[in-house]
Amino acid sequence: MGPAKDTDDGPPAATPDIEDPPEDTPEDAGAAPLLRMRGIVKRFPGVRALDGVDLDVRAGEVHCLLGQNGAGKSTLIKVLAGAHRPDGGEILLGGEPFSPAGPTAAMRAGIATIYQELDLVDGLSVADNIFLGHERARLGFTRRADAEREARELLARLGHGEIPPRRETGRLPAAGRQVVSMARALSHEARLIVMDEPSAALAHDEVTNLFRIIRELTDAGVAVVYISHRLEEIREIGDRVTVLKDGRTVANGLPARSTPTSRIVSLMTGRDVEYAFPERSAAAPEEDDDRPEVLRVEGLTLAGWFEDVSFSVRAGEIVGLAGLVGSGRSEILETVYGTRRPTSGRVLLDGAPVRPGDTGAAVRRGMGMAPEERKSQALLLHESVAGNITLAGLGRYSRLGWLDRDRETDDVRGQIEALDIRPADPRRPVATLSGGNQQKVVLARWLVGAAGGDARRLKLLVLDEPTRGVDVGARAELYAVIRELADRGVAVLLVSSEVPEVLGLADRVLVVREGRVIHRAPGRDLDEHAVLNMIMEGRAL
Ligand SMILES: Nc1ncnc2c1ncn2[C@@H]1O[C@H](COP(=O)(O)OP(=O)(O)OP(=O)(O)O)[C@@H](O)[C@H]1O
Repeated sequence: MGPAKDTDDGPPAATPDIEDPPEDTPEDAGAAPLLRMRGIVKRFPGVRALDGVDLDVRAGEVHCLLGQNGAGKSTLIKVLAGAHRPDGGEILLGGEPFSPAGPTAAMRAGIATIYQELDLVDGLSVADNIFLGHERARLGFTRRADAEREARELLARLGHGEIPPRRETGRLPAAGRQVVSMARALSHEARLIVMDEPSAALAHDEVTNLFRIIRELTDAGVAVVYISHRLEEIREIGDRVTVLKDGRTVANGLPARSTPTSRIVSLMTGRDVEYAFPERSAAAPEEDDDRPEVLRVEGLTLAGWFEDVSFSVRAGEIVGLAGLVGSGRSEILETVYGTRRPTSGRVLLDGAPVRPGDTGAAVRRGMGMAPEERKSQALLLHESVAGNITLAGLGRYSRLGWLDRDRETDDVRGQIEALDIRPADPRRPVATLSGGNQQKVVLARWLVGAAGGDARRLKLLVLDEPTRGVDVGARAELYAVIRELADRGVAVLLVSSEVPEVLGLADRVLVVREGRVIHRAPGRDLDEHAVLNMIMEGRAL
C-alpha cells in the first residue's frame, strides 16, 4: 500500500489504531506538550501525503518519528518548519496556535530543522552558512569578525572547534557539514530541533558525538524530534516514539526503550518483517575459488586518500569494505568506478585494464555504481522514475532505430514492484519521491542492467551506502535483491557505515583504516565488535 489516494469516493478509511500514552513518561508528564499537532493533512497532486497526523512533543525529550519510506515523516516536519502549508489540522506551540507563514517565521518561533539533504550553500563559508537568513544579520550583524568568532564558539560547543569558520562549506566532509547545520540550529536558540536522519552520513564515533550533543540540548530543556531508520539508535537516544503509516499516526508516544522492536516494526509495516540477511552462497576459501575474477585492483593509490590497495572480486561474490567515514573506503570505490583518477596502480575488469578516470568506459564495460550522494551524483531529479531507471541502458531498448517502449515499460514496472517503490507510478518526477524511494530508484537502474541477457549486461555493481535512508522493511528486500544479483553471477563491491550490514551481506570483508587495508576475512568469521575495534583502534581484539 502506498500513501492514501486523494479521492473522495469510497468508504472512509478505518480509524487508525492509536496507542494509549505510555506509562513510564518523563518527569514532566501531565504538563502541556511543547508541541501539539492534531489531524494534520497535506495533499500533493494525486497523493494525500498526510491524512490526519497527530504528534505531541514535550520540552526536554527526544521524540522519535518512525515510518516506512514514504510514510510522511519529511512532509510532517516540513509542515512544522513552515516549508509546506497544511491543508488541514491544527498546531499548538507552547499552548498557542501556530501557523508559520514560512521557514523564517518557524525559525523565529524557535523551531530549527536539520534536513536529510542538508540545505547548506556549498560556495559560502562555514560562518556565512551558520548565520544565513539570521535575524541578527539584518540588524547589522554582518561584521565578519563577530560572525566568525560566534561561529567558532558554536562549533567548539559542538565538539568541532577544528572546523575553520572561513572554510568553504562544500569542502567539508559529510560529518563536518552536518555539524555546520547543527551550529545553525543552535545559533537560533531553538526550543525544538528537528533532525531528519542526522546519523545517516555519520560514522560510529560521529554518532556518539551527535548523541552527546543531543543529550546536552535536552538537558537544557530543548525538545528534539529525531527521524531515523536505525532502530537501535532509537533505543539509545529516544524517550518516546510516534509511528506513521501511509500518512497517518498509528502509534502516538510509545516508550522508546521498552516497546519491543517487533511491535514497532509491525506498526510501521503492517506485517511481521524478518530482519535477516539472505543466505550466503557457499563461498570457497579465496585461494580455492575457481569462479572467474571480474574485478582486480592492483596496488591502487590515490595520494592523500589511500595507498597500495589490492583485492579482487569474483563473479557471484560480494566483497564489502568496512571502515570509518574518511578512511578512504568511498574513495576506493570511486577510483574503481572512475570518478577519481588514481595516482598509481591498476583496475582490471575481466582481465583487461580499465581506463583510469573514465566512468563512461567503465559503464560500457559493464560496471554500475550507486553513489553515496544520490541527489547530487545519481539522479536526474526532474526526470520521471522510469527515465531515471532506464538512464544507463537506453541502447537496450532501441531496435533498428525504434524505441521498444513495451519492453522498457515492463522492465520499469518489474523493478518498481521488486523494490516496492512508492508511489508505484513510473511517470512521477523523482524529485517528488521520499528519500528512501529515491535510493531504490538508483538501485533499480542497475538491476535493470543485470536483468537483460545482452552485451550490456552488468558485470560489477559498486554500492556506496546502499541502504542509506531505506526503511527496515525495504532493507530486507534490498539485501535479497543484492544477493540474487550475485547469485546470477554479478560481482558486487560495497561500502556501508553499518558494520552488521557489511558482515551480514559480504562473502569477504576488507577492513580499511587510514587508507590501508588492515585485515581481510570471510564475513561469517567476523563479529561487529571486533571489526569496530579494528576500524577505530587499528588492531584486532
Ligand atoms: N513535493 C511533493 N510532490 C508530490 N508528492 C510528494 C512531495 N513530497 C512528498 N510527496 C509524497 O508524499 C509522500 C510522503 O513522503 P515523505 O517524504 O514525507 O516520506 P518519508 O516518510 O519522509 O519517507 P523517507 O523515509 O523515504 O524519507 C510520498 O508518497 C511522497 O512521494
